[in-house]
Amino acid sequence: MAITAERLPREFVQRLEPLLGEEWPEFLAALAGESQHGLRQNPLKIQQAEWEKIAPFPLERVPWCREGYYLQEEERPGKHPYYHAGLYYIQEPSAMAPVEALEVQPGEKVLDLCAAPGGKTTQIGAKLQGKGILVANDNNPQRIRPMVKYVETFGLTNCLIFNERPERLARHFPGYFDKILVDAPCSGEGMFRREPESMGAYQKFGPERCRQMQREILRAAARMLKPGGVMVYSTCTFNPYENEGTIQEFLQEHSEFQLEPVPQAHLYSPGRPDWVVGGRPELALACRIWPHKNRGEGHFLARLRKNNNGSRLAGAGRPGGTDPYLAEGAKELASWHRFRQNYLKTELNGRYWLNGGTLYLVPPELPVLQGLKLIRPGLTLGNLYKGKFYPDYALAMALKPEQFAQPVYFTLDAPELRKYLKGETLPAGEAKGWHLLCLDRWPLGWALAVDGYLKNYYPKGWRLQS
Ligand SMILES: C[S@@+](CC[C@H](N)C(=O)[O-])C[C@H]1O[C@@H](n2cnc3c(N)ncnc32)[C@H](O)[C@@H]1O
Repeated sequence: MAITAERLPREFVQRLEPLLGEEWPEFLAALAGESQHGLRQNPLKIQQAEWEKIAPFPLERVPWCREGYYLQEEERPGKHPYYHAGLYYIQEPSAMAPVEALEVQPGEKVLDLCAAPGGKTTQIGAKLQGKGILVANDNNPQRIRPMVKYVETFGLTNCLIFNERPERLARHFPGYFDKILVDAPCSGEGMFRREPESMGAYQKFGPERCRQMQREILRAAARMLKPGGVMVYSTCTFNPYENEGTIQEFLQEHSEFQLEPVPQAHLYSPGRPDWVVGGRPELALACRIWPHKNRGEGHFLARLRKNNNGSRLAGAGRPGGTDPYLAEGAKELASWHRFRQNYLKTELNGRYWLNGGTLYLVPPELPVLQGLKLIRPGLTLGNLYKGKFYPDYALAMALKPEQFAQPVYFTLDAPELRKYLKGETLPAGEAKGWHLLCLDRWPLGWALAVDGYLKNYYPKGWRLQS
């Protein structure tokens, strides 16, 4: 049902109509129109030129994100096998802007502080190209579950996932990160067109409560950024109180930070210093995405740099704790090493961490961490059980077929492909041992040949239903 002025929350109309003035009818008309849909292609899996040749949907590029495309509303990208192969992430086009503004470079240490369900995490991970460290955190455990899956499907090997309060993370990571994204919880006014039901929650969690959360999250983020580092703050709300207002307050409290121009600012509208009391002129360096001016839902982004003068806080970059890593020759690793020798045709770089029977490969540069709620300390290799090693879905998605001894290739039209994605057993003939099942040259998951059958190890929660 189209959004009309009558359906909008009263306080929202009362605040925004006078601010927008003569633009208000245009804004309302845009809200009554169709919301924008999109996907972001995964450069870790496929080059863009090839993607554009094989893409099963008509695609039109998003101007502010190289890998971003608009999609028609009627498309069902979540059901396509390419989605299962991690070739793209389904993302609203405006939501692609904040990571572009962060200008992530391979090898950097990056924190995505409010990360679930992981859209921007996959975007940052793709930009890191497997080099450096990506720490993704969210304080909501339910929202973290899909994030783990997206991180794994995208093939990210250097991503750690925490379920922590930002102030607790800050105690362990003072001055550690080159870049930080704060995609803050907000009143979500920018999503009214796309998710009209969110107008209900708007009444419950008003701007005041959101502002308080934003303040606390930004304070913690400021402590974790290196001198000279860059932080991007973003929301999906129009409310100046949570946008320019939050940034104004942050700058008053943190004289070591300055606003910087947002890259590609010409594509967006400027921030509005005149919409907050005593607003500093440089708030105009922040950017707004308006649905009546851009093809995207409402968004706000600001890019901040911490100056170089401040000394690092004590202990920066070296969070403490006892070393939990296993030595290469540890007896617990015997079944993993057998698997590796039998099947893997590539070297994996990192340190081993065994936790509750699950074996992880942790990025080599990661400091020792203890006392934090760590959901995924790196790449999940698999499970050790009764002297055997069972490879994890994450490992499958991080490999290329030629890096595994027994790949099985399906084409897009092969009936076995859908059977595998539905979790069905397939005939194996004489084959034995672990197989990496792939769609063309993109892994999908594992199967184990037992007594003439391929036992299906495609994760239960992600199987095709029909
Ligand atoms: C706008 S959403 C993030 C969307 C995500 N960045 C993405 O691109 O998929 C804001 C997130 O902040 C989380 N959040 C709320 N309060 C938080 C806090 N104090 N610390 C960390 N995360 C928080 C929420 O659980 C929610 O997942």
